[in-house]
Amino acid sequence: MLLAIGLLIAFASYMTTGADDQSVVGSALSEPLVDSGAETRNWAGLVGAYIAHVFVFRWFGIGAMALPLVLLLAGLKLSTGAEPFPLRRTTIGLLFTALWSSLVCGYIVLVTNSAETASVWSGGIGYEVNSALYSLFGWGSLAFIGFGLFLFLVYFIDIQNIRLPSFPTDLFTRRSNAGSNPANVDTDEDEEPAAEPVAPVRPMYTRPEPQPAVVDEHDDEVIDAVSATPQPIQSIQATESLPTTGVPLTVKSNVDVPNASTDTTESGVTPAPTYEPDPFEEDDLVAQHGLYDSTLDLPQYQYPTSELLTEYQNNQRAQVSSDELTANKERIENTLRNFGIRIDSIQASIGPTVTLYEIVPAEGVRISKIKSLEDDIALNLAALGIRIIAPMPGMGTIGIEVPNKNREMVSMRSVITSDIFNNSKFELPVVLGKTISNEIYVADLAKMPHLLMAGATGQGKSVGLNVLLTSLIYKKHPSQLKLVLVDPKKVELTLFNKLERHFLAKLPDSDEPIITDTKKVVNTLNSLCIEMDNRYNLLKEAGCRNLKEYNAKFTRRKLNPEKGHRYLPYIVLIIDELADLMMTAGKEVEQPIARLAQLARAIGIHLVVATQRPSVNVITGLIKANFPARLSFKVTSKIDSRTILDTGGAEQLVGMGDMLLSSNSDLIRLQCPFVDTDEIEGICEFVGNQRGYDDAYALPEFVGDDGGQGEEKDVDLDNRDPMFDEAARLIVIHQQGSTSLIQRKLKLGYNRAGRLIDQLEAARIVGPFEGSKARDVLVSDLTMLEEMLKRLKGD
Ligand SMILES: Nc1ncnc2c1ncn2[C@@H]1O[C@H](COP(=O)(O)OP(=O)(O)OP(=O)(O)O)[C@@H](O)[C@H]1O
Repeated sequence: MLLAIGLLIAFASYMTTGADDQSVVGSALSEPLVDSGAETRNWAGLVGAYIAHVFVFRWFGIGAMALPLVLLLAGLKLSTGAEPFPLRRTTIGLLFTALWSSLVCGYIVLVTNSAETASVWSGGIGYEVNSALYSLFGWGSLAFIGFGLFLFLVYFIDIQNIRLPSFPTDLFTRRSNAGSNPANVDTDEDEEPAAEPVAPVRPMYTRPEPQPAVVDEHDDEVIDAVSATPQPIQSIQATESLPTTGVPLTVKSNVDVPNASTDTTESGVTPAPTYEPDPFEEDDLVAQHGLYDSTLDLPQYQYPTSELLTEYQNNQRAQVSSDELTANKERIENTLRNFGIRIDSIQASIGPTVTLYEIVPAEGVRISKIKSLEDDIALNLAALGIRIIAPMPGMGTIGIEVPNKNREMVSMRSVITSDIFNNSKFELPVVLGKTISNEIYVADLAKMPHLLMAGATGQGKSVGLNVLLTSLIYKKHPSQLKLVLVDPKKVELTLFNKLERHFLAKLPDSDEPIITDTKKVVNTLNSLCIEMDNRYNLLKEAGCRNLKEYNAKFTRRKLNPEKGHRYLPYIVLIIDELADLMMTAGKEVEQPIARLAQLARAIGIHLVVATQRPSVNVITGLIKANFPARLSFKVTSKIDSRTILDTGGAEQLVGMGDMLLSSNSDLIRLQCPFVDTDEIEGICEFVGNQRGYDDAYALPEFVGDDGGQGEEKDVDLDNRDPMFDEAARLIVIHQQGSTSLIQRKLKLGYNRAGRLIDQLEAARIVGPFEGSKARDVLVSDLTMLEEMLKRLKGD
């Protein structure tokens, strides 16, 4: 910071004293230093004059002032951690300003012919570049300079993300609302424009809160919102270009998104109509405090670096010799000829693990004939893991995949550092591997929206899960993502323990952040169902259809945290080994999994479920129907392959991360990247050693059925909560036995509200817990309730 201040003084001084100091600077090394120093007029002495001469006169002119500013900001961040402006963006902006102002000044100096007196403003760069441009284009060089600014602004402002206000509709709606029924404006509390600042990091709201005239009308619908069946989904294919290859290749991310044209939320409930606050007022609020930034929870958090991943020197590229290619081609041709199939041409594309030979059959050859000869062809080619794709989807060709003799190891580092992953704008980008044409395949877990993984033991499933987790950890800030890790095998995911205070979520009463015990798994799954219901309530109150919209609204400070609104991180539930859970708990785990899979996509809970045994009693119809994206490593039989992928092929894979991804009825062969346990350990240590939250993200409390019975007996009604009567009246008035209602209306924490509900149950005012549905209210009116309360006091 001191250096920055020194430079600022030197540069500013040079603007007036520069001309006098030029001769001193020019002869500084040939004259005695003391004499030169005495002659210098720059306020920062001879050194200041010299440095300013280089930066101002030779290079940037007045634009050089930007450099000490960058240094000042960097110094401020280094020494105090404060970042009044985002450092990276500001640096880019200032550096561009330095260059551009030099060019503009250079143009003016050139056309006014004032180089003698004014070239200190443009610096050498501005003047020389303009001289060159001017001799080439004349006044047209100004257009170049202007275009430079335009290009920069397009990049800097990120034009794709600008939200254009739809003025005509907005104005019309607002006027007609105000004109026809001014009372309408306040009937919804969704926008919640005002409250005192409460966010821990930045103040949120400062405007006084207009009081909504109506009671919360949504409460009655809350439960229906989550128990309804989901709407049909529409599928799209998002594409991303692959700058690495130089040719515009595309990678499909086979995704499902909620049907954009439907008027209902995922849960089948029409969102409440919302009152859009005056855009200008809202802008004021954002202008005052900036957009809400969840990452300020842990402002110093450093994302893991690619250096934590090992660079594997060997086998970086698949090495398939031309001999191997020709030999395989000939064998394929001969084999097909033996079966009476003539071909027109054959073409090979070399992938990391297998090479795909694409065959164009001669006219008149029936594809079904080739398909029926699949086994014979494989036998003749005598290589393990031959897969025949007849026909190749979307093309009139037949594909034969033959494993390479030397396969390529796809390192995690190579995919994490790829442009396609780094530039991915997906919400939850996961890099699944490399395709047959060596493209890196990145998918969006948020749109998948859940993933079922199978594979016989030792074929790469654990590595696959680690790859998925690593991708997410590299891309997401701890405030944006929470992981629920279920590991019945107890050893697979233990390394991730270290992420407890950053990325993990757990039940409040649980010591271990990684869940290994079946009973706890059941409780956690049910707790996630409650979290899902709570989130649907929040979304419904905010009038949003999905998590992204909700968080965007919260970021724009349109949702009041005092009303329970908060930034909602994505939750990814990983289950390593479903078979074990299904054997020990069966329906108890199947039902919450199916329920989450059915409904949770819109509120940002995504499931990744892995199993060794893809048999029908593990992957039941109920589970399978709700996991559109499925991934299979090598399995032991064709039947297993059919169970997981609905088609054969996975039994012919070659292992070690060779896999098939089925998504939206596409089947893609991928080579999973490799990540070692040492690398995972390094990443977890890197993250875990940083400052984190005080504890893991707390999931809602859940008391299991038998636990519930036990608790009921434990509840001591003589020792009732002081808010007991009030809570009872609230429940009876609303005829809805929900903890969140008590929480919201009486402004209580979840635990206290939970205890109150237990006491109300013990007093027979509400019925027993029924999964994630609200409890029955057993008292129909207030008179009856007052009687009961009196009796309780009498006791
Ligand atoms: N993507 C990959 N690239 C290269 N080798 C791999 C890859 N994935 C797995 N392997 C190799 O296969 C071995 C077994 O992988 P992994 O431990 O993931 O199997 P698994 O299916 O999880 O087995 P289990 O079910 O017994 O835990 C690894 O130790 C590694 O040597």
